[in-house]
Amino acid sequence: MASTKIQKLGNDKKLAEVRAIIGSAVELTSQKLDLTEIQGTTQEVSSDKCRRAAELLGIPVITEDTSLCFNAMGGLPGPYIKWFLDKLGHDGLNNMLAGFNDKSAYALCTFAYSAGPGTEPILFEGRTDGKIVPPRGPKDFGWDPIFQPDGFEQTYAEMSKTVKNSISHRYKALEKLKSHFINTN
Ligand SMILES: O=c1nc[nH]c2c1ncn2[C@H]1C[C@H](O)[C@@H](COP(=O)(O)OP(=O)(O)OP(=O)(O)O)O1
Ligand SMILES: [Mg+2]
Repeated sequence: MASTKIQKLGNDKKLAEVRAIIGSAVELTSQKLDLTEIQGTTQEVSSDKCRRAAELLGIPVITEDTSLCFNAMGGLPGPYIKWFLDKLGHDGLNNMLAGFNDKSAYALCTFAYSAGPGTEPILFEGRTDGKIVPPRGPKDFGWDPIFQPDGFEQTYAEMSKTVKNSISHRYKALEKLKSHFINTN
């Protein structure tokens, strides 16, 4: 895993977690690209974005997308969580589930890797199950205050970064991405 890959991450918090999880073994550079996102499943959105990023940049690319999926709503908001969070906030997201007994949800992180223009992206997914709760903890990263992973009494926002980064959707996806490169290089 010696070569430098361009990492398309416009979100500083996500990049900081990726760096904390993978350590110094790989040198990452990030590039913000404002690409139009298609509508579809998390997998379709991720593949399409990675393919177009590689075509635009002309080099190998890794992209990252995060979905938050409510089981009572068939997996929605899913890849559209960013817009729901922007418009509704933490309380609004809780209210979306007011009519349902099932508050369970899962965080899904998808890394897509394209070896370069014209190559089909490979997807690496990590999923952490939990439930949606009224906000608790620092409000500096997305929906962390309202997501309580299964087996924990704390929300992602309340737990230390070390604990979050050892159980998170992003950690699990990165483990798969890492083993891919270890096994192919
Ligand atoms: O671990 C996380 N814990 C809490 N919130 C999170 C996490 N990871 C992403 N998020 C938020 C950011 C955005 O509101 C939405 C995902 O959208 P997503 O497209 O992946 O992120 P983004 O647009 O901010 O960054 P980018 O420029 O890389 O596309 O969930
Ligand atoms: Mg985005």
